[in-house]
Amino acid sequence: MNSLPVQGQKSTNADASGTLPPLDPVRTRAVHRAVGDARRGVPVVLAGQHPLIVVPAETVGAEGLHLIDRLGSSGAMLLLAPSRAAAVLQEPLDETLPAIALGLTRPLIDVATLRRLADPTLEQIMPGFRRVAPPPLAEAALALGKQARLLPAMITAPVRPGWASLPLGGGLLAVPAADLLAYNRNVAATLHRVAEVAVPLDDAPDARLVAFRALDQGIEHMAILVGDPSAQAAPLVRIHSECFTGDLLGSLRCDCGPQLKGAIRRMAQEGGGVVLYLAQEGRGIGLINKLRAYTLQDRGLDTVDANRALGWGADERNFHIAAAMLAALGLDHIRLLTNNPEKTAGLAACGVDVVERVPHVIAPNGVNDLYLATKARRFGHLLD
Ligand SMILES: Nc1nc2c(ncn2[C@@H]2O[C@H](COP(=O)(O)OP(=O)(O)OP(=O)(O)O)[C@@H](O)[C@H]2O)c(=O)[nH]1
Ligand SMILES: [Zn+2]
Repeated sequence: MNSLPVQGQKSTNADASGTLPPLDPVRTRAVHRAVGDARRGVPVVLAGQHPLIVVPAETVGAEGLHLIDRLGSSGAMLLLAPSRAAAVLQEPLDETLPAIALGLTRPLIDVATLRRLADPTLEQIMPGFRRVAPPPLAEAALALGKQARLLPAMITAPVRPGWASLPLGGGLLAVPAADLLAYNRNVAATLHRVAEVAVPLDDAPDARLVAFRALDQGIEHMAILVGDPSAQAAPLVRIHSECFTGDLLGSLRCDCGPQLKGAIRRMAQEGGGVVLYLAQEGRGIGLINKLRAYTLQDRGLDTVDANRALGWGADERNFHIAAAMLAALGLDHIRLLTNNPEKTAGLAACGVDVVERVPHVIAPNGVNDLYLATKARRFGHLLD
């Protein structure tokens, strides 16, 4: 496979020269399989100090609960992000903690109740819970839920020693917890070009698409090349996170559709530019979670608090992907079309030289006024 070096990344895995070592294919495969198992509700074992057996509350079924019960030693827990746990426990919690653990007693509570505990959009019933000390690998457990684009709410227990040789342990996967935490950075290093073709667009008849794939869930990221960006010292670049509702359906809840079309038009007028169309829907939380966040927004939360109520951060995008794509396209210096200063900072932290921020303001449409005002107030979007 033709992997790209990722320039300028700072990584805990990096050697002294700042380049990433090649990914260990066996360990990388274990992460991918763990994500797949999590989405199917199959428990996995997180390897490391004090290994855990873990399964997402959103996908677990009776069989998964049975495995936790039989292969876990005592002390099953529900792990939640502090922002979600605060609502369950109905007390303020320190949001900088990696996870909050709630003790589960045997017999383990039913699947429907676990889903309600994970998902604030469902009818809430809050049985009394006691907080217990989270295990050392709790953060990696929540990271697995996030990599699977599920709600970060995980049922877990310390796994019994010798679990792999027990009849029920056969076929369960062990994945190093550290690899789950390092994954966002590592996956960008596996990006490779898979296709390139002309796709004439309404507003840019000479546009070309370059498709990239990483070694993750098969998600594809697109570069839309307008004109000849390489002819410019610092071409206009738009980093656009996919928005099924806005880009495709024309949803009025956001400004994504007009921003996408507007960026392409503007690049065509300038004679060149690149839109990176990233498969990071909902600022990286996934489409289903974005729809849940909309439900919470309809109940009065703003876009930031809705993400947090689900247990996600306000912006969970992986800018290493964009940096790796720009490096592959040979774009070292760019002018970034955005109103979001955090995007500029996020790219710069990944080694991209953003020589100028170019505003990309879209007028409110009567439905998204509050959303746009919230982006200005809470993300510091510049509306100049
Ligand atoms: N979680 C969440 N995501 C949203 C919401 N509204 C839109 N999005 C997502 O936000 C992303 C759009 O953000 P962008 O336009 O790339 O960037 P931005 O951070 O708003 O900054 P700009 O570059 O100024 O547009 C898309 O992935 C949308 O799906 C929302 O209410 N909640
Ligand atoms: Zn949108």
